[in-house]
Amino acid sequence: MGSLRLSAWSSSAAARGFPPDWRGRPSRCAPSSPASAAPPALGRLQMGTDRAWQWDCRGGGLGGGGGRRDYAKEMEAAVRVVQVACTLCQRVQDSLLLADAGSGSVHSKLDRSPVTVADWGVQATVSWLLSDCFRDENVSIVAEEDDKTLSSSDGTALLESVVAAVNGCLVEAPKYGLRSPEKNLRAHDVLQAIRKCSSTGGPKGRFWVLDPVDGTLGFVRGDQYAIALALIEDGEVVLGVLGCPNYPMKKEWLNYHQRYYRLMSKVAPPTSGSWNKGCVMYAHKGCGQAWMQPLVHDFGMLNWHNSREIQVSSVSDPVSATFCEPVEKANSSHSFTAGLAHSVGLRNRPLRVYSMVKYAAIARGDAEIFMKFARSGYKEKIWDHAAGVVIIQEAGGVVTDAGGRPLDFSRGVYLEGLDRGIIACSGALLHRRILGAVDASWNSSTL
Ligand SMILES: Nc1ncnc2c1ncn2[C@@H]1O[C@H](COP(=O)(O)OS(=O)(=O)O)[C@@H](OP(=O)(O)O)[C@H]1O
Ligand SMILES: [Mg+2]
Ligand SMILES: [Mg+2]
Ligand SMILES: [Mg+2]
Repeated sequence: MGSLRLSAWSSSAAARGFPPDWRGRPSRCAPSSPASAAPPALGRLQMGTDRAWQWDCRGGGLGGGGGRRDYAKEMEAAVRVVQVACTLCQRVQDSLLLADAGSGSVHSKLDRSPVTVADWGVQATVSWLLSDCFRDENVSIVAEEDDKTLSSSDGTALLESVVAAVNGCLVEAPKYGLRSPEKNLRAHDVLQAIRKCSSTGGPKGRFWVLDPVDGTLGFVRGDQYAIALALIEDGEVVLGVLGCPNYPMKKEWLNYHQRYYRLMSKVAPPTSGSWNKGCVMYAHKGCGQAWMQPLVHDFGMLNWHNSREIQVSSVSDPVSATFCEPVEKANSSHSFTAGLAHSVGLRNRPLRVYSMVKYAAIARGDAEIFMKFARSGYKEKIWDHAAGVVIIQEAGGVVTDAGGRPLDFSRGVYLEGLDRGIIACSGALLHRRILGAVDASWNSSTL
């Protein structure tokens, strides 16, 4: 295990009683070794520290008796890195909505899907920060974007916007207990950081999986999107972090944010730190707990009052259950899921949400079912699911393909062998019913 480089937590922040542990509240996971030591407070790990923390995760699984690690250091870094990345996205989304030239433009990839300064900017930022945190390890990252457009001769202006966004964001990293580069990254460094994320995954070893902006379409429309970071070890997702910058801690606050965005073109954006309109969720495999903290503009502003454990809904009656699905019909068949909903007795209107915020909605009980049935021939990518799957599972839910098998993250960048579609549910009963309904109607579907 290499050393984790986090800048030291300021003693004044500690004195003000900031987070007692990396969840921002007292933990049920007590450190198992060394016996007398306190859990590593977020930000208290010193530069170059190389202690392999072991946690006794009484919720079961990793960390306890079996001696497996619970990835506390990786989780610390990942949550902070995602918080930093969220700030970059918020800025770019604000400038997009204000039609600011420069960082505010949307580009099209070869498959015609959208890509923005935020997609490249987050990928470069996360790549740089993870490499800096785990400097002694050969950090391996699988991520969605490549550097081709930015490296091309007509990508110069775009690259400049990405470099500015990355430097503008990295300079704030110390507020999150992370280091910034000694001097601004140059275009070459940014391209290199993006290129570094070209691992191809597989069944052995450890690699990070990143979707820098999931739901880019939602992002450019001023709607929901997510920053999704997961760690995979020997083919299994061991931790996941989902940054959801427009998904507030409470569902009821959503309307407020929507009104805000409608007004965006007329009013100035809020000053940073003036309000929390998003959240970050995280979980590690086997702990039986998942957590949510508000998006912050300074990690020192977190305290245990506003971080909380999340759990899936306890609703198991289809009449009261809500399912969510992609907004775009092209990404998942709305007619097929409408038929399934009817046959299992779901009455509520589907919640159509961009991005892995759908996984977030299930994990914290805002909805009970997520279904995705892509057109035949489309291959799901691991970065679109890894973080969400582990968070739902640890929050008490079930995620499988439509054949009831776990998603297989061990076979490269695609979820190879996926049977028909993806079903995530808050509980086993609803899950069984949906699987049964899929079997009953699949042959008569056009999928
Ligand atoms: N044709 C097709 N079929 C199925 N899935 C596709 C397809 N094209 C793209 N994608 C992937 O869908 C990701 C966005 O998924 P969403 O669930 O957010 O869809 S939607 O935007 O709400 O319609 C989206 O992730 P991002 O590219 O990160 O936005 C894609 O990886
Ligand atoms: Mg995606
Ligand atoms: Mg993406
Ligand atoms: Mg994309």
